[in-house]
Amino acid sequence: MSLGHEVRYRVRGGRELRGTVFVQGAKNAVLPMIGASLMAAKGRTVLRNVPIIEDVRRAVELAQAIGAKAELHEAERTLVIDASTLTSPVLPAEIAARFRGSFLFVPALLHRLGEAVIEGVGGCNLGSRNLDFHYNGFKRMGATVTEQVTDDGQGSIHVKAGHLQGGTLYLDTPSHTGTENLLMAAALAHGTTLIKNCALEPEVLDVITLLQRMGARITGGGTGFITVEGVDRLTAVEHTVMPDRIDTGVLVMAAAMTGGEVSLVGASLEHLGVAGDKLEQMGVEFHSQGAVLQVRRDRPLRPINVITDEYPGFATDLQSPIMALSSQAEGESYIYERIFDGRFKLAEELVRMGADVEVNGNRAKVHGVTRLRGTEVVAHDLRTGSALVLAGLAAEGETTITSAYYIDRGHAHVAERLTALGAEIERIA
Ligand SMILES: CC(=O)N[C@H]1[C@@H](OP(=O)(O)OP(=O)(O)OC[C@H]2O[C@@H](n3ccc(=O)[nH]c3=O)[C@H](O)[C@@H]2O)O[C@H](CO)[C@@H](O)[C@@H]1O
Ligand SMILES: C=C(OP(=O)(O)O)C(=O)O
Repeated sequence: MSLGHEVRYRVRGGRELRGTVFVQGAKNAVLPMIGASLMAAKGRTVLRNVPIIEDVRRAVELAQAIGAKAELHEAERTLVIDASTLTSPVLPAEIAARFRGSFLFVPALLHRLGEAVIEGVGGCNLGSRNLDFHYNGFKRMGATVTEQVTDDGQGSIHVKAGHLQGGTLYLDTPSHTGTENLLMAAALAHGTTLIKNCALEPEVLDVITLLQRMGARITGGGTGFITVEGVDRLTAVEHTVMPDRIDTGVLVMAAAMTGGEVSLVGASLEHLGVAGDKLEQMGVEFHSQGAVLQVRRDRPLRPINVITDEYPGFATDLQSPIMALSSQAEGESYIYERIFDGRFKLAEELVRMGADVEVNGNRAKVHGVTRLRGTEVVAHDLRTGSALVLAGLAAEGETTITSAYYIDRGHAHVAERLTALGAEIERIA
């Protein structure tokens, strides 16, 4: 299968963005929801407002690879999953290693087939991305976790459990997918589970809502302590995926980058957490009208001080985009990345475009305003990619971003949506 590395985005900068744009459904909510839907032994789950992104396509392929019937109706943004036919516990590397959400299939495999063989877990390369909190939680519930080396020298992880047993679990830090995996493991376990130091992200709450609709008994969502009373079975239901707050943030910054006025349909300012406040400090004006968020920037951008943190702190997934935006602010901006130890690869690409960015460990200083010039740049991961699109919107001339695949992993219809706002951007194969 082609990785799609040859596909690029080409942006010609200098156009103000104006008009209306639709925010997609949340990547980081739909992926655990696909994992959750595999726990229903009967019936068909219907997920609506599904973002048409590469990670969802991979998740559908992975669900099919383990025996589920999964149909993605792209025009309707609807995914229908019948998991009654699960047959294989193996998450094959060629699909599983291409996205992070593959690991969210483990609880369903443990409950349905008694084991999961993980041949690979992907996701953005952001430095260390450990899974020890997940493994420790599964072990505390009675699972065994063993590492195996296959004949061809590749490693795989084997998680096995007769029937998971509820207990007291904790996360060393409030891991997003860690919370979701332990919740799903606890939902069908025997007895009661208490999970301490849970993630508070809105996507986690949306996943809890879906699980509750399926019949799970969960209390304490949105606090650091979640209690789950195990039930015997979960039912297939219908659910509409929440809007993507990172897609929202990137679109807000697109308007801010070029100076312009954009209405975001389906966006929630509240879900942006501190990122919304930081953007306001920079000079972005927000006006919420129900589920439509109007955004305007008609004054010079002010520099900013950002510290990434768990929700409601500044989302690490918006760190690269705000680095690009701060290159257009008048003065020095400071960025402190606290969640990942290798998330500053954007800096060298921005510098190639003319930005002035100094990186020192997990801190960066951006000196603005700099005049950005279009050139050929590399998307090292999903959000480096979206940040380079933002930089391209403000740059003189043409910016070519390779590979489009990373951007398409997490943002739907990028060229179409930005073109509708007046940008000059195309996806070239
Ligand atoms: C599919 C998905 O939802 N991805 C999101 C999820 O990733 P993901 O769930 O992988 O991120 P985590 O919240 O788990 O990771 C945060 C930090 O905790 C560390 N850690 C995590 C788990 C573990 O077992 N051991 C450990 O040490 C990681 O190395 C990292 O430094 O949350 C991140 C932080 O908001 C986002 O950037 C990703 O977009
Ligand atoms: C880091 C990200 O995603 P993932 O965890 O899927 O790699 C992201 O969405 O920016």
